[in-house]
Formats: sequence, C-alpha cells, structure tokens
Amino acid sequence: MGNGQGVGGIYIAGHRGMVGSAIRRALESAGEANVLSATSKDLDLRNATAVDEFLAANRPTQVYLAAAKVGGIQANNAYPAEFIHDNLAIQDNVIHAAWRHGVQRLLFLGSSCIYPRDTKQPMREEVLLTGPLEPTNEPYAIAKVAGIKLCESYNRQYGTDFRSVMPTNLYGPGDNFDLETSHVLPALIRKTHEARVTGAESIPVWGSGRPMREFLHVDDMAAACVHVMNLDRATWQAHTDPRCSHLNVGTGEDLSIGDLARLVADVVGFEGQLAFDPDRPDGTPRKLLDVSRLKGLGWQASIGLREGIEQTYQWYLENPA
Ligand SMILES: NC(=O)C1=CN([C@@H]2O[C@H](COP(=O)(O)OP(=O)(O)OC[C@H]3O[C@@H](n4cnc5c(N)ncnc54)[C@H](OP(=O)(O)O)[C@@H]3O)[C@@H](O)[C@H]2O)C=CC1
Ligand SMILES: C[C@H]1O[C@H](OP(=O)(O)OP(=O)(O)OC[C@H]2O[C@@H](n3cnc4c(=O)[nH]c(N)nc43)[C@H](O)[C@@H]2O)[C@@H](O)[C@@H](O)C1=O
Repeated sequence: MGNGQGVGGIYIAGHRGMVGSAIRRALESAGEANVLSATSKDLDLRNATAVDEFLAANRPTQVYLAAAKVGGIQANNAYPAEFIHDNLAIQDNVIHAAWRHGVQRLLFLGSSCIYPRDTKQPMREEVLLTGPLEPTNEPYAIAKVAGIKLCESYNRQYGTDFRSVMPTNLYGPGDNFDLETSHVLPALIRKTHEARVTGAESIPVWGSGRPMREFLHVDDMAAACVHVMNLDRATWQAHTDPRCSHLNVGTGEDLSIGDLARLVADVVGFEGQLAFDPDRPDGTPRKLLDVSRLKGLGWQASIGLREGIEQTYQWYLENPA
C-alpha cells in the first residue's frame, strides 16, 4: 500500500484488474516510476473514510479510476445491487477525496452501456440520457452515468480537472475467464479451447448470435487513457463540453456475436459447430461507438481484432487459472 516514495505520483485505482494493470504497464514503459496502488483487500474503495485517509496520506497528482465491480451480461443480471452500489460508492469516494486532497487530474472509466438501448449508430457522446437503457445492465449503467456527472459537477463547482472515457467492450491479457461472470470474448476463448482439447462437437454460444459488438484490446485502451490524461487542459476543454465531457474509446468497427465465435474458432483451431442458446439473453442489439471525437484529439486504436485474439489466446494458454 502506498508507493513508499512520499507524496505525489500517479494512483491507479484497480491496478490488478485487466485495465488497471495495462495502464500500469503503459506508464512504466513510458518511464513513470512513481506509481501508487493498493489492493481491494488493503483499501476497500467502498469505505469513504479509508479512501479519504489514503489520498490524504499519499496526495497523488493524478488518479486513474479503473476500479469497479465489472462483469458480463449474466453477472450484471444476477447481481444488480452490487453493480449499482459498489460502483456508486467507489466513484463517489474516490472523486470526492480527489477533490478534497487536491488531485490535479483524474480519469474516470465508464462504459459504452451508458447510452440508450435503441439509439442511432454509431453512438455519439451527445446521445447520453436521450432514452431508456438496456435492462440487463441498467444498474451498472446508471452508476457509470453518475460517475460522468460527478466529474462534471466537481469541475463546474470546484474547477477540478476530472475527465471521463467510455470504453467499448474490452479484452486482452488479465481478462476474467470465468464462464458465468466473464464477458463474451474470454468466455468464447475458453469454451472453444476446451472443446478442441476434449474433442467436443459443438460449443454453446449464448443468445441468438445476432447482437453486434465492438471489441478493443486492453493495451489500446490503456494507451487511450494515458493519451487523454496527458492532454493539456485547454485542448481537452476545446474538444468537450462542461455538461458533455466524456470521450468514447473504441475501434469504430463491430461484428456479430456469431461472427466473433467463428473468428475465435478459427484462431483456436476448433472445427465443430456453434450451438446458439436462445434461453440466454442477447442484451443490447448493437452498441457501436462513434470515435471521431477522440480521433480529433489524436488517438486511434492500432491492434486488429484477429491479432488481439491470437495474443489473448496465447496469454490464456500461458496463464492457466
Ligand atoms: N472489461 C470490459 O470489457 C470493460 C470495462 N470497463 C470499465 O473499465 C474499468 C476496468 O475494468 P476491468 O479492468 O475490466 O475490471 P477488472 O474486474 O479486471 O478489475 C477491476 C478492479 O477493481 C478493483 N476493485 C473492485 N472493487 C473494489 C473495491 N471495493 N475496492 C478496491 N478495489 C476494487 C479490483 O481490485 P483487486 O484486484 O485488488 O480486488 C480490480 O483490480 C472499470 O471501470 C470497468 O467498468 C468498461 C467497459 C468494458
Ligand atoms: C462491456 C459490457 O458488458 C456487458 O454487456 P454485453 O456487451 O452484453 O456483455 P457480454 O460480453 O457478456 O455479452 C455480449 C453478447 O455475447 C453473448 N454471448 C454469447 N456467448 C456468451 C458467453 O459465453 N458469455 C457471455 N458473457 N456472453 C456471451 C451475450 O449473450 C451477449 O449477446 C454489460 O453487462 C456491461 O458490463 C458492459 O459494459
């Protein structure tokens, strides 16, 4: 806990998670030595007093807020209370304490599920709060919308520099491969690999296979986070609005879940069938991000989907749970 180097430095909340660990790798490879972190066991971010004391003692200059209760469609559906409560508490505590202890810049990570379920595609930042949300993840999405509004409210009232990025579906090294709580891509990698090894004739794929999703490799996500954090304030303000300040982060391209499953099968070398399971939910029909705002700020994704899946499959093979 703490960095052992006195006050200052960059605090990554959630540094052991898929995104937090990628941000840490990105900062370290850029030569940043003063990175501050704490596990959830040492610092439960739902505890306001503990968070306040931690930031008072360490006084970081920057905070990456990548700690959250995270999961796929099934986990969101099964644990809605935890998804709204934990995320509201974590965000509220970290953002409030960051203001109290003079953090110069904070980056909050939201999610593309903040946007209305049935809205124009690709989704521009301005469609926020223009329609009803997807029911399978509404509590999580409400918390993420509140996170954006916390940042904007502190900026407007206290003059802070708190920024938000909204990632599309992410994947990569460090992902969660648990079949009940994971997102679709790690689940497909695991199911397909196990089917190939056991010689199974088919793999179960939840839902109809028709929903469309966009996937961004976590190293691209981390690079985008560092890019947005490092934009000077005048540039960031020129490209955002005080009441619509969040930035979409994605590739700008999507594919159907059926096509994704076929791509994973090809990478893994599985030649069996896909067995779609209509008893599992499809969730949002499509959520493709309009990434032109971030592109205008000089950042775009660089890791192709096939290349990213190949690299993640290799990581999965080398890091058995
Ligand atoms: N994965 C995805 O597809 C997407 C993720 N996002 C967002 O990106 C961010 C990072 O997600 P990701 O890295 O995938 O998630 P992970 O589940 O991999 O990591 C989450 C991290 O949050 C920490 N954490 C959770 N609860 C607490 C708590 N009560 N106190 C302290 N720390 C806590 C955990 O710490 P510890 O390990 O110490 O327990 C963990 O390291 C989140 O905000 C998420 O909503 C957005 C869109 C898509
Ligand atoms: C990132 C995003 O993640 C969540 O939303 P989601 O995109 O719907 O998440 P998902 O990756 O779990 O599913 C994508 C699609 O894929 C299908 N699908 C097929 N087979 C499996 C499968 O085996 N596992 C899973 N999980 N899904 C499967 C599944 O039925 C769905 O149609 C949000 O709750 C929210 O947390 C959020 O922000």
